Amino acid sequence: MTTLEKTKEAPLDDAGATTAAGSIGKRYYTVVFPFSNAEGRRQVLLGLKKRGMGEGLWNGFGGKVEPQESFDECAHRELKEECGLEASHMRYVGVLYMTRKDGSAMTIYAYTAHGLSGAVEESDEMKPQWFDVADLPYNQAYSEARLWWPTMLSGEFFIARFVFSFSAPIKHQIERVDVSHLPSSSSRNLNG
Ligand SMILES: Nc1ncnc2c1[nH]c(=O)n2[C@H]1C[C@H](O)[C@@H](COP(=O)(O)OP(=O)(O)OP(=O)(O)O)O1
Repeated sequence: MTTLEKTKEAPLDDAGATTAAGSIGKRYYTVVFPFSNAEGRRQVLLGLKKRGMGEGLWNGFGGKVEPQESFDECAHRELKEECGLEASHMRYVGVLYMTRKDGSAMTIYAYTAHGLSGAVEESDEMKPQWFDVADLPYNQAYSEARLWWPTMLSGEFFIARFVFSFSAPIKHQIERVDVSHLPSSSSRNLNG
């Protein structure tokens, strides 16, 4: 069973995107959100980007997938590089297809990280800080974050599609996908 959420009536594919999952990405990224339940508080670690794309914004930890690297390997590497943590369980929770009217596109694979070890450390790219999940800094994050982070936090697998005009999402669609029938760890809700 799938649930569709749409903000606009027009289909996404009229701006150059396609409705076929997996076919529009040209640049591949991961983004990882580490979770903690210490002292009964459900918290997520975000990083304040210190340089480059997204400077001054809070986000999960991630970056470009390197040649010869799997998406999972990229997620683990970026987590360690950007905040010093390692995760015994990295859960793939969704995929974001982002297109711009100029034809450029990026695909982001989203993960939540659990079973954390190591010490949280500031890196040259990110300043990490724990936030309660009910109090996330949407006002200082990518403008599309408020559209998909709640679905990521819910633990349901999702496929998100965005069409941007400059940095603003002008259309979006978030499809929640029930993967509970799959015989893998991806069917377990480990958020929190
Ligand atoms: N809207 C948007 N544009 C660009 N990047 C993102 C978004 N929303 C996002 O969530 N993200 C994510 C995707 C990645 O996790 C980062 C961007 O990665 P970046 O820091 O550019 O990649 P690196 O490989 O770490 O870059 P270098 O600094 O090493 O060149 O934001």
